[in-house]
Amino acid sequence: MTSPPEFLKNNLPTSSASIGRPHITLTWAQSLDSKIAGPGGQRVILSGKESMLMTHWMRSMHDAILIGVNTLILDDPRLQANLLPPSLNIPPPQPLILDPKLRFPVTARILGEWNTKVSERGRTVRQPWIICGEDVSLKRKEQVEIAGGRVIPVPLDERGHISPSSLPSIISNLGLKSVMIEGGSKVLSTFLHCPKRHDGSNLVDSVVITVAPMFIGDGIGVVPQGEDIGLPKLKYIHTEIMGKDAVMICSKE
Ligand SMILES: NC(=O)C1=CN([C@@H]2O[C@H](COP(=O)(O)OP(=O)(O)OC[C@H]3O[C@@H](n4cnc5c(N)ncnc54)[C@H](O)[C@@H]3O)[C@@H](O)[C@H]2O)C=CC1
Ligand SMILES: Nc1nc(O)c(N)c(N[C@@H]2O[C@H](COP(=O)(O)O)[C@@H](O)[C@H]2O)n1
Repeated sequence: MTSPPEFLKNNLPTSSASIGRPHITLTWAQSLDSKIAGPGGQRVILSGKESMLMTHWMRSMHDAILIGVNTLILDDPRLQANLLPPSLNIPPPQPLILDPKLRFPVTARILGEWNTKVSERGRTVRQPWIICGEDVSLKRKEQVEIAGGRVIPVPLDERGHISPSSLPSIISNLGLKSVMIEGGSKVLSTFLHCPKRHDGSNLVDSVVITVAPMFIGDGIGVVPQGEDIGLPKLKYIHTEIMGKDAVMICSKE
């Protein structure tokens, strides 16, 4: 088996030097029946330890890791690269939360760790940055900032979303060169469906899918019900077996 960093370096173009814009990787772990979580959004451990380690390597190879606010609320994730050996001193990615209405709970673990693990700041813990709509109230913005989050207001699209096409400039303006988008299903769906850029290139550079040999049944699909029409064709790049899981890398055609 190729080592996770080798596998990623060989198949993922995460260096922005050549294209002059941020690299965007879309990734998720799914069951054989295309579910990413259980009923009501209950978190399910799909990845085995080998593919989970690969995911943490992938996190460390991107400047930022992005999730939707529902994932933050439902999973209360840490979004670090803490499975990598600490001796490597690899800085963790910058967590970004897409949160148009600023629903971010100030009790989130990611914020608690930022506030309490002061000695680990920059090494394993980063301040959560929350991207919200420009129309959120000053009071709510202050609440989140006082609790320790950085709030970044941006214009919203007609659906009240942070438009996928606006992400590259948001990312660049924040000084970030690559972003790994981890979900959940609503966010994955909008980025899978997003149109090409003006220059004909794809907004999403790579798609990395971990497939676990299990069924979930009732649960949250990779894309929400009704949004499975018009999904893009993917160009196959490579598959690697990691423990019990298959990890496939594709790009959009
Ligand atoms: N197995 C896996 O790899 C992963 C599973 N999950 C699961 O996904 C579930 C949550 O997924 P969802 O409920 O679909 O929520 P989500 O995490 O996709 O968040 C959706 C929210 O993000 C905001 N948003 C801002 N800009 C958006 C845009 N451009 N497109 C879409 N949403 C935008 C909106 O407020 C929207 O309601 C959880 O159950 C979690 O466990 C989440 C990540 C990875
Ligand atoms: N790669 C992967 N495999 C799974 O089995 C998962 N459930 C997920 N979920 C994603 O990872 C986040 C949790 O991260 P932490 O371990 O807390 O750092 C979760 O919020 C999903 O984005 N991913």
